[in-house]
Amino acid sequence: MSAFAKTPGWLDWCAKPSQPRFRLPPGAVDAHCHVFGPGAEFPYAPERKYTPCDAGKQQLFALRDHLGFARNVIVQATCHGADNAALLDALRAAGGRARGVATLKRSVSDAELQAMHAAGVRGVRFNFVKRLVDFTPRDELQEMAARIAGLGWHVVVYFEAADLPELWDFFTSLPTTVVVDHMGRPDVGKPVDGPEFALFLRLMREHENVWSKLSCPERLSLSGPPALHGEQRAYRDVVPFARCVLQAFPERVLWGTDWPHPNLKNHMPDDGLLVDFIPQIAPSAELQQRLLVDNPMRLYWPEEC
Ligand SMILES: O=C(O)c1cc(C(=O)O)oc(=O)c1
Repeated sequence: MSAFAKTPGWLDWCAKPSQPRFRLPPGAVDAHCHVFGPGAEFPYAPERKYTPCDAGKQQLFALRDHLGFARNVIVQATCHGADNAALLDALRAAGGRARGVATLKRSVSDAELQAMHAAGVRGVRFNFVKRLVDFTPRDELQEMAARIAGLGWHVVVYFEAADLPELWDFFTSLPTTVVVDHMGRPDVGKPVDGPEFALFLRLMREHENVWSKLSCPERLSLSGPPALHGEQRAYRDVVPFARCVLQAFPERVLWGTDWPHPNLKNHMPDDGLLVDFIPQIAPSAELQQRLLVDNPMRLYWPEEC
């Protein structure tokens, strides 16, 4: 029993994911996943917009091993607000096999930042998705970006495609590497060569410090089919968007499961089949190596590269 009542309609993560058919390259990194609680140990934040099921570090590490990943990048989930305790606990338990992206308040002290760095945090997440977070003034974010730049960290941004024009000046003023979550959430019902996605491609083309995660087909897809029941060609409508980014910027892309998949409404993917989605977007061994190993290692474990 969880210590918290889940948001009505909440879909729990897939308890028995299939064994992927796609063999991940040795050293592959799941560069976008979360931990939720468990709530009894790491309470969810009072300001949260949803209450999830528990999804703790041991369950994440078991999934990592089952799917064949070597490492994780754990991204602070909004249900924990700026309390990074569950994230830091997971990083410390991972034995060097996980790095983290935290959420910060401007009141964070230099000593706290140093402790986070020692635990494995290498980035801060700025979230602009209105259903997930309250507004934070841009000057506060600028101030935090300047502080973490000194630690060699980067900024991860989560926003929806329609908001990119308004966020453009802010993003392009950031002094660090900027990693975009889930390809900037394109509307895949619109053409891949249409003006909305072109703006996102332009952001990456004109700003070599901008990277993208090619993650979350299960969230972006409108017509599926979902990664369920052995489906080997899931989320076909997302494939052209991810391929386009990978082909244009193969040295600046990452991939992650997004486990435990917060806020999905119509299905919960089989994570084994989500791994089988990867060769649809990265068809060659060379692209798979960059997407899953070389790029995340360069960003999160540069001392090993
Ligand atoms: O689209 C979402 O609901 C979502 C939420 C969170 C979070 O709550 O942190 O993270 C994600 O990567 C995606």
